[in-house]
Amino acid sequence: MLTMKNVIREGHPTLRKVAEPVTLPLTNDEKELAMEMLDFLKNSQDTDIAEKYELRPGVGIAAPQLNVSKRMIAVHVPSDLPEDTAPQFSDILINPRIISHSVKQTCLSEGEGCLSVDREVQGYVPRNKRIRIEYFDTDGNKHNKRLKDFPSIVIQHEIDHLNGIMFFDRIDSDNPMALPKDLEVLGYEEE
Ligand SMILES: CC(C)(C)[C@H](NC(=O)Nc1cc(F)cc(F)c1)C(=O)N(CC(=O)NO)CC1CCCC1
Ligand SMILES: [Zn+2]
Repeated sequence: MLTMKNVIREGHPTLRKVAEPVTLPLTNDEKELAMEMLDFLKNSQDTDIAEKYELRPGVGIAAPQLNVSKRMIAVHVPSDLPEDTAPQFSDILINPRIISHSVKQTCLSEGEGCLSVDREVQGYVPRNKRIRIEYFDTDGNKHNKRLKDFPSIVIQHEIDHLNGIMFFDRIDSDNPMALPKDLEVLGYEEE
């Protein structure tokens, strides 16, 4: 199973590479890795497993973070509602592409972190509030989905990793708490 020791950290050159598109159909190894990535996220959100293996509670991970420079990401975003066990979004995305997005921007009220960054970085990370994505699943089927708010932020964060972009690249270093106009701050406490 994947643990934090498989996750490469800030400073590793692979995090700054543009990852290669995956050729379909996936090889068995690529399918295996993709499923391990999703399992890592599920494990990391299971209190007992996360504690036992010291996993940070992950909602998304990109293959480059495992030193595999391929355009594959896994996303597992739990439901906002505690009584609801079904995740808001859970899938493995092969060659994901943002095909359109809203003018409106959003950002998390508490900023962002990253499984590959072992430090706090203050500042808002402006992202598109809504995106339409196209991607392939591990069986090679094409999907086209519209996402907004937190799931949209997670996927944009992961697709950035496929292009060698880290979340802090998007923070305005002159004024980290600057809120671009037309941006709506998204807090866990707010809807
Ligand atoms: C960096 C880390 C803090 C581990 C972050 N976790 C996270 O947001 N967990 C979380 C949030 C919830 F709302 C509910 C829940 F169950 C767990 C994360 O996985 N990522 C993904 C990452 O680093 N991918 O490379 C960072 C997030 C920042 C904004 C989007 C993803
Ligand atoms: Zn990250």
